[in-house]
Amino acid sequence: MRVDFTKMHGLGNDFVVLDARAAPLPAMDEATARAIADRRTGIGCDQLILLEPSDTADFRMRIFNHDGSEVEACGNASRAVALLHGSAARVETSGGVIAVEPRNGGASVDMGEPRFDWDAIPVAYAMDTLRMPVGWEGLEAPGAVNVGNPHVIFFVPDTDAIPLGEIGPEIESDPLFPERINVNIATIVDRQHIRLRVWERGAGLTRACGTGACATAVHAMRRGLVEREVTVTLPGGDLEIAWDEGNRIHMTGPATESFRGSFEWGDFA
Ligand SMILES: N[C@H](CCC[C@H](N)C(=O)O)C(=O)O
Repeated sequence: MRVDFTKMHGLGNDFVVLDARAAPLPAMDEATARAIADRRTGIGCDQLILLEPSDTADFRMRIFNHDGSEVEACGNASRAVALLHGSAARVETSGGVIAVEPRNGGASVDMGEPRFDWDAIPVAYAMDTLRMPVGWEGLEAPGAVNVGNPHVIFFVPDTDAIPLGEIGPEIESDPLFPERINVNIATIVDRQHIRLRVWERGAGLTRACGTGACATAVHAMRRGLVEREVTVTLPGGDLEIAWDEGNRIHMTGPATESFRGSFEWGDFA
């Protein structure tokens, strides 16, 4: 079966988007997602995005990480899908229904409400027992936020000085996080600006993580470190994050269509 795809990215966090809303595709599984995402033998992407019909929203967005794991949310892909769809839409994800709206060559997304309670992250026991990486003993204990998907956030003096490629995998799979976790290393520049690097669950170092920007921003806001509208600067560029009085997170930023192509389903399944 010949399948069309659209290659997209949000600040360099890249996606292969398959659209099964008008006509079904064969069932997607972890192995097929991993094969498509492989950067040498597949098409290559951080996440594979599969659009399907929905009974509860305008359509459904399924998200598969580079390692094949299916997850609840993807901020950058939400903006890419808004661009592809071409108009405002409510999108069902396994992390909840989000609202997307194309805007100025990108999109704005209502990501819903953050959850801070430990069993919603989830974490297996009280956060202050996370085994801090060697040499980090002096830093304050991290925070954890669920914005559809789980995030741990460390505030450090200089995010660029942290060997995130080394410690990311260790924290991602720490037994404290039964579902693994996305690892955010942030520096507060001032009350309107955060610098952030992310080791993503199931994908590793990415140029940007939209949900990581949301989680880090609301954690900093909750701690009174920044205003309730901030710019988050990631290696791939800037996102604008706001946490409104109704407890909903809004993310605004660019989205890009790189190219389109097609492949034989049997090549990867
Ligand atoms: N790695 C994430 C999913 C992709 C999130 C990221 N690409 C974004 O833009 O939010 C997880 O396993 O929860």
